[in-house]
Amino acid sequence: MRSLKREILASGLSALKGNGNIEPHTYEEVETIANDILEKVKCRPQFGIICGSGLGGLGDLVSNKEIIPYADIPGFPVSTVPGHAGKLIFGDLEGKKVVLMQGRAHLYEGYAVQRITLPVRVMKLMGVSVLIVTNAAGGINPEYSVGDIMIIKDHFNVPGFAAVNPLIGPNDERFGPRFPAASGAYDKEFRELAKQKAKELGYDAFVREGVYTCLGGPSYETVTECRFLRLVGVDSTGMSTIPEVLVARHCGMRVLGLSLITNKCIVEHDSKAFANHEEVLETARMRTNHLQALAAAIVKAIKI
Ligand SMILES: O=P(O)(O)O[C@@H]1C[C@H](O)[C@@H](CO)O1
Ligand SMILES: Nc1nc2[nH]cnc2c(=O)[nH]1
Repeated sequence: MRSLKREILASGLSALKGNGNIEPHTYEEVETIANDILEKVKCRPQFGIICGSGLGGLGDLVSNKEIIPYADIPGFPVSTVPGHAGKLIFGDLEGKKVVLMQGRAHLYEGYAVQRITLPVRVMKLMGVSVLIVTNAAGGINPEYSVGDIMIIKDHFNVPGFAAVNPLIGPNDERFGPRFPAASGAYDKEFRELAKQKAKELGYDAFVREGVYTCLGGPSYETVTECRFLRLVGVDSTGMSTIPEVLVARHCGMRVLGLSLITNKCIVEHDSKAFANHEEVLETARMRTNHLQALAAAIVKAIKI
């Protein structure tokens, strides 16, 4: 095991192997990383939470914190983007044991899709059975406003059209089946619960339910791409989440996804407005308290 750990550390990019083929981390590699982390913390998490751009403030609600920077975890992808602190926070949230990712890595940072989803498998082998994913996204649905929170009911996997899928490669049945279903990925019971909690908190006016897509980024969408996405029934667009959800579902986790609509997508040619990351982070700052309160209420109410 020791030499395996050295290997993961030394390669840094063990998801990219040899002749350009991309291979997932082996079960043993993931197990080594998970066990190594569990040796460092007392918490035994049941809930995993991934915080999107500017949404890491959720970590402030966690008590009895134990923190490990991603950079100290062999093989973990390190976020390079503003708004992604790059810390794994263990602790208590509303009476539940959680592990919270303050920031994530994205495809556009140059990581293999298997590598950006490694943390989800590590969570699984640490005992996590429920994953809550959040992201910042552009509003495609014309009825959406900046600051809306969208409960994800389905996704449209654009990178998957070009064979960018974290489940590509040899399949280890200990994680899950070769051909997992992707319909029903966003747990119906959790979605209902999220709607109920939004109502109780008085958030009805800005909580929606819709379909998320991700593109590879880092460029934001063109006008034609936005119009196309609307035609196929997409409500919000981002650059993350879907690979994580596919891996989570593959290994049997239940998933809830929340998108914060940080900007309106540009659908008019020659518009003077342009998507930009500053606006994304500004909206995240404006809505962070609401998103935190909603996520905390949901965690409190979920029974495992
Ligand atoms: O990590 P998420 O998906 O929340 O971040 C989105 C996508 C890009 O990383 C960034 C663009 O502004 O926000
Ligand atoms: N792809 C994409 N990602 C985003 N993240 C935040 N806003 C956007 C957006 O408009 N498009």
